[in-house]
Amino acid sequence: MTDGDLQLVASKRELRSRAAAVRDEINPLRRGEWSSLVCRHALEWLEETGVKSLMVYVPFRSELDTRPLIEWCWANERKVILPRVHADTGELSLHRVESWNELAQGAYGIPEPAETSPAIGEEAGPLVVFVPGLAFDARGGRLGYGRGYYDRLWARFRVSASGTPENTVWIGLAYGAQVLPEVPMDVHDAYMDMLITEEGMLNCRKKGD
Ligand SMILES: Nc1nc2c(c(=O)[nH]1)N(C=O)[C@@H](CNc1ccc(C(=O)N[C@@H](CCC(=O)O)C(=O)O)cc1)CN2
Ligand SMILES: Nc1ncnc2c1ncn2[C@@H]1O[C@H](COP(=O)(O)OP(=O)(O)OP(=O)(O)O)[C@@H](O)[C@H]1O
Repeated sequence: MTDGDLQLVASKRELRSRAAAVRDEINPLRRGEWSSLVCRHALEWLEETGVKSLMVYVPFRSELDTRPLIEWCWANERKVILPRVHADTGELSLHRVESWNELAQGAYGIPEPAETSPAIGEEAGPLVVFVPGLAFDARGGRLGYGRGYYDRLWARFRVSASGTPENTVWIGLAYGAQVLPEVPMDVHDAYMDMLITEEGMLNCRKKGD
């Protein structure tokens, strides 16, 4: 690693712990209200754009709560795809899920599709990916927990031959307090196309940039 790489790792690590503390300190009632607002913005956007298939995360720790959005999707004929962590390879597999009963506690204690759930291929993958994070910036920069899972998924979607990935819209979901002036980014890091906070939607970049 170069000095620059080491500096980036150190600045990400420091920011990660500060950002986690900021998120943990948001009052849980507020977190619930803001999560509902974010889910409402997200589902209005899904209705406007007519998107029928989306990938989303199930929250853990103090993350923005996506459960209202997931339930709305199940009630409105949207296909919900959830990731399953493969800690040995650093990859996420994608699985269609139709009820909470299909989930089991996975790596890191996150509820995930059970081991028996069949994985879907990238070509059948979602056109929209809702992404968790510790911090984001207005360029679409993102800081996660430091294992690169979403960065690898983003890279996989970009190189896949099917054509779907180019059209995939990556949307960070966050509380407004998680949007910072600038998040440090390295060459692997996934950029979001949009962010949704309780304040509304933010367009980060035009496709083809
Ligand atoms: N709800 C949710 N699901 C998700 C993610 C996420 O951020 N949120 N991920 C997004 O990528 C993946 C899981 N990534 C994770 C990566 C690290 C840790 C973790 O506990 N890290 C330690 C740090 C030390 C270590 O690296 O072991 C920690 O935070 O204490 C948890 C989840 C896939 N599923
Ligand atoms: N496309 C990739 N291929 C291989 N390794 C990658 C790729 N993207 C990221 N990594 C590696 O993953 C590790 C973690 O990256 P980073 O600190 O950016 O994680 P993060 O985005 O915060 O985490 P997460 O996505 O798990 O929430 C780094 O060592 C990085 O080199």
